[in-house]
Amino acid sequence: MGEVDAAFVQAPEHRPKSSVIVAEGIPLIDLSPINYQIEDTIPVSSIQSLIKEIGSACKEWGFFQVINHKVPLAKREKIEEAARKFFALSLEEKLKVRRDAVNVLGYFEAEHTKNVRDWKEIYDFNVLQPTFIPSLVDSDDEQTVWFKWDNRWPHNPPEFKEACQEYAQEVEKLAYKLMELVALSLGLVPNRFRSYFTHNTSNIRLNHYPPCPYPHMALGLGRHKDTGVLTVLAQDEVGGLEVRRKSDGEWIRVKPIFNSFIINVGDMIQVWSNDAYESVEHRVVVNSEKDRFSIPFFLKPALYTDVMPLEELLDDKNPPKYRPVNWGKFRIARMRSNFVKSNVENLQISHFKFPSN
Ligand SMILES: O=C(O)CCC(=O)C(=O)O
Ligand SMILES: [Fe+2]
Repeated sequence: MGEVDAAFVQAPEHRPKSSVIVAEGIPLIDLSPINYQIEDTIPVSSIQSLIKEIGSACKEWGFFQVINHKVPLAKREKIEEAARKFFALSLEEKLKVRRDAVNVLGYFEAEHTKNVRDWKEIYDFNVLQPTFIPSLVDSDDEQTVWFKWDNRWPHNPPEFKEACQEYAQEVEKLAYKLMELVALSLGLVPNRFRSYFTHNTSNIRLNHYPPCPYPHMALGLGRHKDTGVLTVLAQDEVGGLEVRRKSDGEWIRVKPIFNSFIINVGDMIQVWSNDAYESVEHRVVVNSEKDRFSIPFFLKPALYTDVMPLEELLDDKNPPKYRPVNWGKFRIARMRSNFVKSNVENLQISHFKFPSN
């Protein structure tokens, strides 16, 4: 303990500050006004102010926290418990379900963000199994044939798979409900986004951030934007997630609130909304005493989806700012860069932007 491993060390400008800003954090939104039946259409008049709140949170922060979301607490506690038990297994046990260069799901302990190693271990599974991989992703680019998405379930704890699948179902419903609200807040029909998720590539990640002997030099997860559509994150009571405030670029700590979820906009909403809602940078700070666990659900479209600014939102004054982004290609390019240290910058959504005059 105490010896610093250079692989984890952040450049000085990216290290956490000793003073933490928590005051006036991301907006807290009460979802109780929505009638929570996934197939129901929402009576828009009764939720006008909720739609407004969602719209301003997406615009001003790209992040918000929700309560009264209807995801059963027991389901959340069950997966949290299963995650703790899984990460408590010996490394040898966990390595039995380690992801590799071909099958990219499972356990992984050596993730890098922007070429610096993260102080964490993770476990990934996809919500839809089998995951639909269209031939177009394989055909015209030799870089895309190398991967497989097969969930790898550990034998221990025995309830692990069930806990994961049950939770996935519930949190997915919440994500779709939130997408209806996002659509309404942009002036679109509520189900505007729904068809993109028929063959979705959504996944859930279990994160474990162990105590770190040099928390001022390393990060649990380096600064990044989520590439997908929308993230629904369950964080435990320890805290450590920081969001880059759009107004001044300061890192703001997100205060843990019992039984709430943190929601953030991903790169694909940024493109669909033509920058009305931006995907915002965030990172995770570690500490020297406590383990921290978090569980993000990443809502992601089908691999064949070409994401582009939505026509309904465009006019002469607001021309498209992006050329189409093929989700499969974008996703695969990003996946590759997570495995290997490389000197080239990760593919970013900004690379799809038309030059502005
Ligand atoms: O652990 C957290 O609070 C955030 C995790 C996160 O941002 C991610 O996995 O993309
Ligand atoms: Fe993230």
